Amino acid sequence: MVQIIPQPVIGVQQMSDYILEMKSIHKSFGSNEVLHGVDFRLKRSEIHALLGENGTGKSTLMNILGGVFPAGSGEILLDGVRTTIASPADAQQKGIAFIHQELTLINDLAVYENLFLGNELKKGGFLDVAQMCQRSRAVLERMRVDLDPRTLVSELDASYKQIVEIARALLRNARILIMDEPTTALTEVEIRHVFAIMASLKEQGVSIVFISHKLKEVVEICDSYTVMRDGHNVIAGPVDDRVDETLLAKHMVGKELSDDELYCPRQTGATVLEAVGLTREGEFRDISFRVGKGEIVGFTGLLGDGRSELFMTIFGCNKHYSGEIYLNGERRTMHTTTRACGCGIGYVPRNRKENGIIRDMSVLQNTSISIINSLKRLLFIDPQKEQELTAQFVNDLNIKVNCVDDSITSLSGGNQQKVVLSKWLAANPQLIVLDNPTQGVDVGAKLEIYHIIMKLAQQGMSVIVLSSEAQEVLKLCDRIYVMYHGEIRKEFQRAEADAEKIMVVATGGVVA
Ligand SMILES: Nc1ncnc2c1ncn2[C@@H]1O[C@H](COP(=O)(O)OP(=O)(O)OP(=O)(O)O)[C@@H](O)[C@H]1O
Repeated sequence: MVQIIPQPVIGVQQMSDYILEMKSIHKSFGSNEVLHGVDFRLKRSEIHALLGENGTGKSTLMNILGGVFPAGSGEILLDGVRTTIASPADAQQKGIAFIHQELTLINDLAVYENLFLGNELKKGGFLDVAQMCQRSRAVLERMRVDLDPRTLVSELDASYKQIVEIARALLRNARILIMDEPTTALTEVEIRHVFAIMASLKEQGVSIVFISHKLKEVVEICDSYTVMRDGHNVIAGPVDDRVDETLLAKHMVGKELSDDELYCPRQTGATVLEAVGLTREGEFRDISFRVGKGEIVGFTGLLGDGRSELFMTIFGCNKHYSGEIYLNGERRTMHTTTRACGCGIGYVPRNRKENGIIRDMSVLQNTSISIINSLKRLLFIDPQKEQELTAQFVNDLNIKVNCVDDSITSLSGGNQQKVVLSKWLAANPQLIVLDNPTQGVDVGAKLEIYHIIMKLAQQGMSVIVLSSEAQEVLKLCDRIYVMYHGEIRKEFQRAEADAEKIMVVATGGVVA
């Protein structure tokens, strides 16, 4: 049941509280109505969470605000004055900056060059580097960040890259910052860094829209929230003592979520994958582990601990490594991904946009591509089989798609992730590696994916989950390996692991 909290009648005096009001926004893509009269209000100097399940219309609403495309109908008011936003440049001029998940910085340029890209300062026909550096320094100081503007972006860690994006927005006088899942690629320490900067900007009068599926972070950093479901408003209000993760999740999905029944103890079988002394210079060292049939094994640690590189090597992406890989007791060299697939290994990669989806293809083609040969009748693909296969995954994984022939890029981020998962599950591998499997996935869909993983393991598939989220591996895994700087530092049995111990080991500490 969708609950609309009545908004107070806004008088002329109160109007100025809101830097932004979006009223009754409608938007359709073709015949698909995505926003059904959504309201969104943002106060000055607040961090406001915009929440909702995958495909609910959050990015669409913010894209309208950012001038990426126009609304079908509705009103936008800035400082109480009705306005139109014709383009991203127009939004920028009106003080609105959209920081997308995929950062847009150029690695080979210095920080100041990125900050002034397209708006370079010139003196006497030449670039005024000194002036650009000085203004860059001023904006970084405003954010209380100690960073030399001449540093190359390629030398920065992920949090500094976020910070440079924010600095660029501030240089262009942004008063409203839209941040779309800004912490997805950040480590715990980096997240603290970005949050401190958000808090400082808030003090200086900047308003921030924070789109996130990490509800713990929402409760920690946000002053207020708006929840949408299926293109409608559900509830909006302050993040006060009564608001916690469970309540927000309930508003998002419309029912209580519980993972109490998730983990099923199982009898696991013979070793399917064994690694002995795997080493790849500069990435990981002396890695030995094993995974049994029907077992779910987690690899966790901080981002950059080498786990993705380790499993990309096992999946045949890197020719040069030392050590041994055994599959079902037989030694294998994994020099190509075709070989790995042929050995019954599936790999859902970390970076969906770059490695997971094929952008020019439809949802249908993205789902069926891993088993295209088995769908062939003579020389042609059997369209009925392909449709049935895709329909099954759309149903099982609850993928929100208007039509399976639509381009995969028309799906929301979380739903794209489910298609990537479908693609690999269609191949029915004996072992699947899931690298960050719930990136950008909403709370309800996350639980659905966890149940799918558990069911696959019950059916005998071996599953390796790579995740920075300790809670994720704790919920799912029979055993957990914690990595630090390219080494396995500790193996935990399920019963002995907890988030605190994992964090100690992941940051280089020792536990008994
Ligand atoms: N350019 C587009 N063309 C067609 N359909 C689109 C387009 N952009 C978004 N949609 C559709 O609009 C709906 C809302 O998508 P949107 O990206 O706004 O969701 P979201 O709430 O941001 O989801 P997520 O949390 O997964 O990022 C989805 O069904 C999506 O398929």
